Amino acid sequence: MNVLEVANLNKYFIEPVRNQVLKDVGFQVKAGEFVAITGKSGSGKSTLLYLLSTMDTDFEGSIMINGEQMKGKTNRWLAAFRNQHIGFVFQFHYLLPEFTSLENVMLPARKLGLYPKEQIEQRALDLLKLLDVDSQAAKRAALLSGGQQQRVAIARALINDPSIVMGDEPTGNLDSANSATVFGLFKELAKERQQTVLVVTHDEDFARRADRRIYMADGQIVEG
Ligand SMILES: Nc1ncnc2c1ncn2[C@@H]1O[C@H](COP(=O)(O)OP(=O)(O)OP(=O)(O)O)[C@@H](O)[C@H]1O
Repeated sequence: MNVLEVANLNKYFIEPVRNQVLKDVGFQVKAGEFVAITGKSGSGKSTLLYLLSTMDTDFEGSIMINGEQMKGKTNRWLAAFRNQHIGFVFQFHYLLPEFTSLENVMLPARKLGLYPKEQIEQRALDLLKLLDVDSQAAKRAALLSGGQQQRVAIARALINDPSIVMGDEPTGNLDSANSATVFGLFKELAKERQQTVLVVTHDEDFARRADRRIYMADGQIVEG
């Protein structure tokens, strides 16, 4: 089953001059695939990922996620869809600094409102443990190290059991040991939970070990 189907995707920026940044991009990704998106700086990787994550809605073409068309949906609809189906890990985590690690992880699930608080809390603690950061659960996010914050952010991205996990340089500010942990976790999500993982990365080692690599150049997919 295809979790993601992209067809004839074009993206333009109009400032400072009209610039076509994505050119007729098309590809499909199956459930449980672990895909690395690579390419030179400026080739359009982040632009593509922001469109796929539904955070940028200004595009031409078609983006289907879990059989739903993203084009033409309201922001409210997209926010609810995103919260349930997509986990997103940024290079810089964007945790809420005044909330504890545990509260940060629980937040998307509280918003979704499908499970009682106790159950959400247990799942959040399990995820923090999986990422080896459970000892920091009660600490305010602002007080954690960069690597710890990133691991909490990954736990937060996974709390609603999304069918797709997207990352923009998710290991960009981690040391090699933490990067290896994150890579191993993504691999496990894909293999054991059939979650699709889509990661933009400059890390050659990371890209080589993914199931599949999509290589971008000048706004087009040239390989993968
Ligand atoms: N908000 C914007 N307005 C105008 N142009 C933009 C905007 N964001 C990105 N661009 C341009 O779009 C092109 C693709 O940028 P993008 O960030 O997607 O590249 P990238 O492959 O992710 O690069 P990097 O590896 O350096 O992060 C670049 O030429 C960039 O200057």
